[in-house]
Amino acid sequence: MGGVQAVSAVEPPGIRISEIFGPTIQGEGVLIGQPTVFVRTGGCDYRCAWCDSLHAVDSRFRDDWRPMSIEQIWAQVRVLSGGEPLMVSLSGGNPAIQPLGDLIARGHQDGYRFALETQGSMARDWFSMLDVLVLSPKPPSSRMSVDRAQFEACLDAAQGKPLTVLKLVVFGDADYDFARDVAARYPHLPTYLQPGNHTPPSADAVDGPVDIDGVMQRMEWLVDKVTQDRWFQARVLPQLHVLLWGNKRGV
Ligand SMILES: C[S@@+](CC[C@H](N)C(=O)[O-])C[C@H]1O[C@@H](n2cnc3c(N)ncnc32)[C@H](O)[C@@H]1O
Ligand SMILES: Nc1nc2[nH]cc(C(=O)O)c2c(=O)[nH]1
Ligand code: SF4
Ligand SMILES: [Mg+2]
Repeated sequence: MGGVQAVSAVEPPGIRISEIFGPTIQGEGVLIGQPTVFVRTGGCDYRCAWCDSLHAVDSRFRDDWRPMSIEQIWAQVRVLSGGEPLMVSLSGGNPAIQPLGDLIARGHQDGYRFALETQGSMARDWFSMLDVLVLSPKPPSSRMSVDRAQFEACLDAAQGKPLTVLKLVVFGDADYDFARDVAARYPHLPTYLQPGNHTPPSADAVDGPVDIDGVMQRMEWLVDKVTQDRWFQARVLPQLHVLLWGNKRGV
């Protein structure tokens, strides 16, 4: 047998992008309401039962993902933001899969700020370059399990440099208990709770309708829970973009 490596197995260079859109408002968590450009990478190491961004997760959408160079991504962000240094939200999929350090450095040169949304399953040394790190460990309803060591490694990688927060999705009692548990373990991290939205089960219906009544009922129930428990450190917020536009892509 020869020792030649199959070159075709090598992925094309660049960052795997599902979509770049904005400016819109950040719809979730600590930066809610802020003008933001989103850079959404393709691919995820998780498969949450209720993921609302399947078009950046499910391999059926792989053909829509494009490898892009840092300069290509950056040119698009600059056009969308009109050159005004807005907040850039790096999301996905799991954006920690992609090598994003040089992109962050490039954006910082122009005065932009960067937030990253990740489930905390992969630590990267460039987390310390971020301005905001949103860690969103997955509750029981997702049917994923948290790798505690990797989650800790994410915090270590950040070195306390970015503003680091927890964002926890809650569908019911078990998720609420999970959220309380995680928040108690990291009392120094501001905690944001958001009611889950039921996503169409089929990947063909990624832009399908969301059960807004269900979201609002869950929101009210969640507010009752935190006030009854006198959990005054938690912040309860809906996904504002979902209330406005449902599960529409690119907003
Ligand atoms: C689509 S994910 C992408 C980033 C990363 N994979 C993560 O999960 O943190 C962005 C945020 O949306 C949340 N999310 C996903 N599906 C949701 C749903 N059906 N209802 C409420 N939040 C959801 C995630 O928990 C995460 O906080
Ligand atoms: N407006 C808006 N806010 C968001 N916050 C988190 C999002 C995400 O999908 O990661 C998201 C999104 O897709 N749109
Ligand atoms: S980790 Fe995030 S992107 Fe991945 S499946 Fe779960 S919610 Fe979706
Ligand atoms: Mg989303």
